[in-house]
Amino acid sequence: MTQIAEVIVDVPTMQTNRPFDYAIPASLTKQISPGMRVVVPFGKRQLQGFVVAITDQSSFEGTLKEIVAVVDLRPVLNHELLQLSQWLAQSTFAFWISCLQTMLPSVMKASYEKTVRLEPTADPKLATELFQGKQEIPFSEATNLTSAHKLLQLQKEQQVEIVYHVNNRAHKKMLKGLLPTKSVAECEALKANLTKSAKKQALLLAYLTSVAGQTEAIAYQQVLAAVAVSRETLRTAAKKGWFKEVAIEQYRDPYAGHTVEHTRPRVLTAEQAAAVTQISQAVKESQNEVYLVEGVTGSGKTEIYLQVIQDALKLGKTALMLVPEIALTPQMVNRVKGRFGERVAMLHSGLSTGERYDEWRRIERQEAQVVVGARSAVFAPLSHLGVIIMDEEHETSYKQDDMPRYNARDVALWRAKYHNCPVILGSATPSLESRARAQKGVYHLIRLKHRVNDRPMPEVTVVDMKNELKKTTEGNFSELMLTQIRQRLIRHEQSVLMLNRRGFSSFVMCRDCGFVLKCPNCDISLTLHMDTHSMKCHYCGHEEAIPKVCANCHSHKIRYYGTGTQKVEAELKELLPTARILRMDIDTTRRKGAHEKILNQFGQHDADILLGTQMIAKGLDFPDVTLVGVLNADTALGLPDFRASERTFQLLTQVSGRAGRADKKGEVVVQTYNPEHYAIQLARHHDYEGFYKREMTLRHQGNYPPYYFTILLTASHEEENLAAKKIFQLMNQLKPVLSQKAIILGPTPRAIARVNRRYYYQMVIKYKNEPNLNAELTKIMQDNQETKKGIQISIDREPLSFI
Ligand SMILES: Nc1ncnc2c1ncn2[C@@H]1O[C@H](COP(=O)(O)OP(=O)(O)OP(=O)(O)O)[C@@H](O)[C@H]1O
Ligand SMILES: [Zn+2]
Ligand SMILES: [Zn+2]
Repeated sequence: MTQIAEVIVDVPTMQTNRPFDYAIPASLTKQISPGMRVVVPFGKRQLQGFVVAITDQSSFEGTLKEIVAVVDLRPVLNHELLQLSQWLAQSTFAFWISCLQTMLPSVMKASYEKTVRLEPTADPKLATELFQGKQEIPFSEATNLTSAHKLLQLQKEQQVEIVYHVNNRAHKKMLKGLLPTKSVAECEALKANLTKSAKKQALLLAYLTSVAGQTEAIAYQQVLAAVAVSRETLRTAAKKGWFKEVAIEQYRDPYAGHTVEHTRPRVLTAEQAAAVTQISQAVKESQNEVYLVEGVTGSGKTEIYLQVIQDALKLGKTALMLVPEIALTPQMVNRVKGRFGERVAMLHSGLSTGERYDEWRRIERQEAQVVVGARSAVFAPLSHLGVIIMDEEHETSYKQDDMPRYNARDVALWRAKYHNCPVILGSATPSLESRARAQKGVYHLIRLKHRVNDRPMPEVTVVDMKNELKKTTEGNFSELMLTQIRQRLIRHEQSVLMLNRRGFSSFVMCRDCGFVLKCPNCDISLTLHMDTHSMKCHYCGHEEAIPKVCANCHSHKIRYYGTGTQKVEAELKELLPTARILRMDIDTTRRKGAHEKILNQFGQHDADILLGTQMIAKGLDFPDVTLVGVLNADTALGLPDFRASERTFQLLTQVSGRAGRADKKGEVVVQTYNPEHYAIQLARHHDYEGFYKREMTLRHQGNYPPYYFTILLTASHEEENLAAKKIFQLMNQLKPVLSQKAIILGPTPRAIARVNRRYYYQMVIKYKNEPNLNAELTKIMQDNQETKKGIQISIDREPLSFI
């Protein structure tokens, strides 16, 4: 009986969002299993696809096409991850293929090459003129020699065929090496036959004698380092059959050349010990429990994670630790590598695609048992999971903005259930959603109220910038802030200064007519970048020169507004000429390794001040930082987002937590125009619980999460009225299936209504229990498949941003 493979093909559209049946040719029967990638004919093309199941019957009526080739020798997705992909597609309204691809390193995505092939029936003249004697040439080469129109005509006449090839881009790095094949006696016999002048060969034979009998291949590099012979000598010797020349696969090690100091587990504080005991018990007994570890900054949460991981490893289990991308600092990496060394694999965007692929394979082959990584590492192919840890669980970067719009926290919970293992959600400022679940008893709440060794929390002073403005004309620094920084300079201590970039931009405005330069594609002002001396759109990437005259009134009184880190740095240099300043923002960290270099310099006291954006707020642990300054605490408070207060509170608490982590006392200065705002006042008192209660009351009054679930629907089109029409149509479609209790906000144009030449309209559904909603949304997805030109619909479950 023919075996049939159910295949999800590499076409992200609604029509193809289901398995297609293919016959497995007899030659491949034993080689194909679910989770493997295959090449299949699809329409006129060949595509890559994933086998999701194997059966022996098909509901398809015609003759099934056959699988062309198998890409993998072993499945790249195991049973768990295949199931997860299906759940992910359903719960996030995404295409199944997009989910499968998201779970794998990007190099494993297929790339397609288009070629032109000569048909046997073709005019012989064509063979010489266009194909120059070859049977098949790249499409681009063909179009260089003739027009695409002509090619299509030739195709119609069945003289040529246009073919798509599936390329595997994932390359392993191979090294040449030798495998010893001769015994000691054989080596000595060979040596005896050498002429006296063959000194190099004698050296090599001596070496081969020393490694005779070894069954592992030795890289040429290693041989050359050990004996004074040349590659030429090795090549000749290989030809003579003195050993076997082999290719050795080598992992690209992103941390090669870094020495990480080995660390030992610390003696735990009472609070830490209680947490580790409780969680490790759940690891041991394979209990699928969720622990919310709510610990003040510097309470030693990381040490708890490390010791639980260690307990899991002792039981032969593996561990997955997720951290936000920007917190994946070298400091964090070193802490985990320092404890578990080679057993750790890293997955984050700082790695090259090749390095990521190699780290992924180390995990898949069970050579690494601890994975540390950012959002997509939640799909790491670990088996025998003993614990999943999510540090800074409140972070918005755990939610992906593009399809599949998943939250890594939900995926972590799903996987933990599958593996019957506990989850640790850790934060000094948990999301309201998680904290509320702990309140209800769904999660276990573990609170760490004290810093390690009872170090005091830093003292926070709030400066009202409205008063400061009366004193000085311009500038970003209050008197208190400057005095405090000067004191640190005198005492040789360090300061961390943060400029909140959220809801904030530097733009160019005409002082005569108020004209602001906007992006031609998007409904947003362009941002000034001094490093490239240009104006850039942060949404579509449009870039143009800094204007010298106003495009509207031709005045020369063009001025820069807003504050960028570069401008603050310049100001600081003027105010404190002796201070050594390091700046950390998107511009200074673009190059690979730049992030690490800046932090190393700061750690070695090569600078007095670290000035940066939000990226300095998390995870840094430097003992000599005794001052944290926040230049603008409230720029995000004005955003039309019900989470604005929560974000502000979290950011202030996190950044304040960088001060006074070791023996020296820490202080924090927060500059704001809203000194009385509860988010700022409660952050000042390090009062998370107070904030939680206050904010929950407001969320209750406003019918917002966590009291309600939310869904964001967006429709976009190049023509504004079509986008608007669509969103109203969707509302009318949804209203009848919703109960009286559901609340619809909008439809409205999005806050930034036009991006990349498309207009966006949105609506938000708030609900508690709507049994028919999922089915209707799935239907909407099916009916409105995305096309490049037409209407695009997106459905975002529990969005973290509404603007
Ligand atoms: N039991 C311990 N004994 C001594 N020092 C400890 C202990 N546990 C942690 N530390 C140290 O205390 C400091 C703070 O710990 P850690 O960074 O783990 O805190 P955290 O809770 O993760 O903080 P944050 O949320 O601010 O990142 C670190 O320098 C860490 O090495
Ligand atoms: Zn733009
Ligand atoms: Zn003007």
